[in-house]
Amino acid sequence: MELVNSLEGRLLFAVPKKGRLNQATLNLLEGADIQFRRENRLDIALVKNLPIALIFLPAADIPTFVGQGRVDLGITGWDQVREHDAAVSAAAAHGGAPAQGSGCEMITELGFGSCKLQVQVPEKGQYASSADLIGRTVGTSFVSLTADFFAQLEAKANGTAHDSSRPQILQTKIVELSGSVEAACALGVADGIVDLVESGETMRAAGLKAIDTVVESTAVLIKSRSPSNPDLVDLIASRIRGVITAQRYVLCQYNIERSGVAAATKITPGKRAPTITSLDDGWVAVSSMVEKKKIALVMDELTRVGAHDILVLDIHNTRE
Ligand SMILES: Nc1ncnc2c1ncn2[C@@H]1O[C@H](COP(=O)(O)OP(=O)(O)OP(=O)(O)O)[C@@H](O)[C@H]1O
Ligand SMILES: O=P(O)(O)OC[C@H]1O[C@H](OP(=O)(O)OP(=O)(O)O)[C@H](O)[C@@H]1O
Repeated sequence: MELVNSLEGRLLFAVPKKGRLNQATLNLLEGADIQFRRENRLDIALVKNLPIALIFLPAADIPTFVGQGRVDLGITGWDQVREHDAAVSAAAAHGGAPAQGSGCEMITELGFGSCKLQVQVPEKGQYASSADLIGRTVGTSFVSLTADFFAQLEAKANGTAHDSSRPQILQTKIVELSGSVEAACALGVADGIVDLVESGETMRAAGLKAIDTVVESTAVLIKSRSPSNPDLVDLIASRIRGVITAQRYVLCQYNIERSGVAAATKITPGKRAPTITSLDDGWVAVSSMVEKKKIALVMDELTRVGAHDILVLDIHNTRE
């Protein structure tokens, strides 16, 4: 109770308590210098150096807390935000509160947790496209997005217009499963599934293949429509963007004759612009941010246009 009272005046920030997004999120918080100590089994942690409290929640519940404005900021998967949106629309279509979007606003993508929500069927089965599953049974944890996806397919197949603001009466049966969804086809619970795929290993191990994509997802930073402290939200967003940039880029430095600068800076245009410093004898030193995943090719090309003393340095942190 005492801890709950000490939330007063603090920005509430929801983070995934377990699962695929947990560790990368904790790394991001550390990079943004958000310092906290989480007591064993407690789902609330007060941040020591900022007026923030972290709330540890399942990734799937974070859009609900943020969407209702109970929590100001959150990190979760874009798939979860879209599922929440679809659930809010479906509830509104069934006469619930009017749908005004889920109430979550995306601030930025976070560069981890990339995966696709895909329609999957047995590899050697009779289904070749999602439309072949109309009227069949589909297992998923993403019931609202899946219902919406099949409502659109059915409308197309029937030559009618899809209207998500009206209650959907589906020919396809959607069965809600909370995990290990890939087992559903082999065990006869479903004809096809809608589940997340990253490497495809789980899907292939279960003898399934992907035939359609419902949503492409990545981890995102989201905020409620009216956060309690918008300035602090902006500060956290700016720190997190800085950490992501530092993770994505390296700093590339090299020397080149002035006559070669135009060609070289075409190869390393920088995030905004390269820094060029004059040296003796008509040479210049260039310093430029380059995407980590492109650096080997960039170094090959720089060598080809006459760059020397090429150095690549890690970036610890950045701020725009
Ligand atoms: N294989 C994956 N690769 C990358 N990101 C993933 C993968 N699986 C899930 N995610 C992302 O992580 C989010 C949370 O998924 P995860 O399976 O870790 O949930 P969880 O909170 O542990 O719940 P549960 O274990 O009950 O399914 C997903 O919504 C998705 O955005
Ligand atoms: O394409 P892959 O790289 O194999 O990843 C996909 C798997 O990862 C997720 O599950 P997770 O392992 O998080 O466990 P869960 O099934 O309990 O949610 C997802 O639900 C898939 O099962």
